[in-house]
Amino acid sequence: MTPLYERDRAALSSLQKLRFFPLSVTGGAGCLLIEEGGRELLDLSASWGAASLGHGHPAMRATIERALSNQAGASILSGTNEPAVELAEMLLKLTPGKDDHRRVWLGHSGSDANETVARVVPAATGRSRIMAFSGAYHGGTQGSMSVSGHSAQEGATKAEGLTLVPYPDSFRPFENDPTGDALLTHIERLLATSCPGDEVACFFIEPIQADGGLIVPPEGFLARLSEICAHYGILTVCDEVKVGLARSGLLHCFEHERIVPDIVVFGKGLGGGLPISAVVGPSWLMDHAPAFSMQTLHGNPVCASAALAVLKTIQAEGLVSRAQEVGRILTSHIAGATAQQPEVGHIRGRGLAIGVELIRKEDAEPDADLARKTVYRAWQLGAVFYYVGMNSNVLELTPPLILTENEAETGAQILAQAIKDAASGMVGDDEVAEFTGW
Ligand SMILES: Cc1ncc(COP(=O)(O)O)c(/C=N/[C@@H]2CCCCNC2=O)c1O
Repeated sequence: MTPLYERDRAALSSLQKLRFFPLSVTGGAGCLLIEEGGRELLDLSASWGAASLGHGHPAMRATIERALSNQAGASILSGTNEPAVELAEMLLKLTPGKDDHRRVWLGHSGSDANETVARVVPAATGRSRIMAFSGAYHGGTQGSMSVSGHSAQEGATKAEGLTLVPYPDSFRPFENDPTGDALLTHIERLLATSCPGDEVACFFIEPIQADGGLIVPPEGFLARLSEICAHYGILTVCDEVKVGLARSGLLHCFEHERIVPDIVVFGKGLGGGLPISAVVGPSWLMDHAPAFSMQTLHGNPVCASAALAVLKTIQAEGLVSRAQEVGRILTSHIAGATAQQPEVGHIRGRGLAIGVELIRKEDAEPDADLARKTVYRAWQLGAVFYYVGMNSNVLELTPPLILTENEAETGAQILAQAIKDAASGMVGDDEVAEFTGW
C-alpha cells in the first residue's frame, strides 16, 4: 500500500468505495493516470466513463479557467447564467425529440437526473407504475435505486409500482430466444394483465445495459418495445448516462436502435470529469411544477462550461466517428489477443463501450473470481478497468473518447495477459481479499 492509500483508508468513508485494487492517483494526462510513485497507467475506464475527454484536455482547462475568472454565480436555482442557458440550448438542438416544446433540467449526476424523472413522471401523468429492466443501474440515490434492478442494490427499497423485466441478452437469452421476441411477448402479456399498460407512467431503458453487463440488445428489440410503449401511452426514458454522447459510435446510443425516446438522461461524460447531468423532455412534463427537483449548485456555470467544452470538442475533434473506429480496432485487438482463451465467453459492445464476459471453461458459467483477479492483474500490468454484470464477470472498457490506436493495441494486450495470468493462478485470494468490488 502506498502512503496515500493508507491515508485514504484512515480518512475516507468506505460507504462510497467500490475498490478493485489499491489505486492511488496523483496526476493524469490524456488517457494516462499517474500513480503515487510515478507509474503511468493506461486508463481504460475513464472513471466509469466520466472522463470522456481524458485528463487535462486543453479545451476543458481553457473553458474552466474562463468560467472561474469571471464566475457567474454558482447556481440556476434563483438566478440564471449564460453557460447553463447555452448548454440547455445546445442539448435541445443535439437531442432528437418528439415534442416541439421541450425543456432541459440540469443536475449533478446520473442518479439525481434519473431520480428526478422517477418522481416527476408519475406526478405529472397520474400513473403510479414504472417499468424497468433487471440489471439496470440508474443511480445510487434512494429515488434512482428505487427504479433500478442491479444485483448490487438488491437491498434497496424499490418504487411501489415498479415492475422489472429481464433485459434482452443474446448470450444468455430469456427463454432461450436470442431474438428477444419471447421477451417482448412476456412484456406485452404483463401490460395486458398484472401490470396494466394504461397505469404505467414510464419505462426506463438503457440502449446498452452497462452495469448490468455491457449488454447490447438484439436488433430491433428497443424499436418494438417503443411501439408497445406508445400503444399504451407509456413514456420511454432513455438513460444515456454511460453510453451516450459519442461513446457508442453515434452521438446518442439510442440512434443505433432507431428510436426517439420521450425523455433522455445524460450524465458522466457530459461533464468530462466534472459533476453535471441533464434531462431533456417535453415541456408539459419538465415544467410540471417549480422547485420540484432542485439542489443548491444545479446549473453552476463552471460545470455547465465544462459540459459545453465536451459537446464542442466531440464535434470539433470528430469524436463520434473516432469512437466508432477506435472502438472497432480495440474490439478487434481484444478478439485477436484472446482467441485462444476459453475463459472469454463473449465480447460485445458498441464503439468505445466494450464488454468482455468471463466464464468457467468447464461449464460456461459466469466466473466472478476470474474477473476480480483479472482487473487486479491488469492494474499490476499497467491498465485500469473494472468489471460489471449481474454476476460480476464482465470486464468493462469505457476509455476516454480520445484513446489512440496505439493505446487500444496496448490495452488489448494487457487485458489478454491479465486474463491469462489470473486464469493461471498468479493472483492469490489474499491479494484481492480486501477489494470487494461489487
Ligand atoms: C446507465 C447509468 N445511469 C445512471 C448512473 C448513475 O450515475 P451517477 O453515478 O453519476 O449518479 C450510472 C452509474 N453507473 C455506475 C456508477 C457507480 C460505480 C459503478 N459503475 C458505474 O458506472 C449508470 O451507469
